[in-house]
Amino acid sequence: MSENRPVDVLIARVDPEVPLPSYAHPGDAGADLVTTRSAELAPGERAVLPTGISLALPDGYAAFVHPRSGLAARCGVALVNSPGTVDAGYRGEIKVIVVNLDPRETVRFERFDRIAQLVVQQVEKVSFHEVAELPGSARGNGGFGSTGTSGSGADTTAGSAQHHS
Ligand SMILES: O=c1ccn([C@H]2C[C@H](O)[C@@H](COP(=O)(O)OP(=O)(O)OP(=O)(O)O)O2)c(=O)[nH]1
Ligand SMILES: [Mg+2]
Repeated sequence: MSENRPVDVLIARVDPEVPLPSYAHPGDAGADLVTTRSAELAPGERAVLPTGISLALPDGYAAFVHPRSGLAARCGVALVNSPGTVDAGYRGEIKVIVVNLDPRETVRFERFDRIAQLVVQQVEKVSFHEVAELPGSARGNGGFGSTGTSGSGADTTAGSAQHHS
């Protein structure tokens, strides 16, 4: 197995009491982020919640703010811009744009509740080279369900999943 040494990332607390992001288990990809402000979200309501931390990511890295699955499954809480992108050059406080997608229940967050998780990744920089025509590929222009939705591979029907209105 290849060595997987942690990358050193500088972090500053905007809120002096905030717990630093931490991985719940050694193999986890996401480190949990908390809100420093309590909040109540009615069904359909969204809020921009502060996490109390800011980062200086190394050049060539970005951090992505992902939802927490438990919160999504239990309470219907999603991130509006999922995943949020934190640029390496961003020095401001990391914020989390939460939305309550539950049709009936209000969701309440207390100070220091874990609301999202931060995944730090290396990202490629590319240079874009304009051409008149792109090289061909097996997929071509097919997108948005062009391979169907059933298990049997490519077809022209929408498969068994249908939208009911
Ligand atoms: O969930 C998020 C997403 C972004 N950010 C911060 C870090 C990021 O570097 C900055 C800008 O984010 P983004 O580029 O997604 O937003 P924009 O609307 O394009 O703003 P800008 O014009 O500042 O790039 O906002 C957060 O704190 N949380
Ligand atoms: Mg931007």
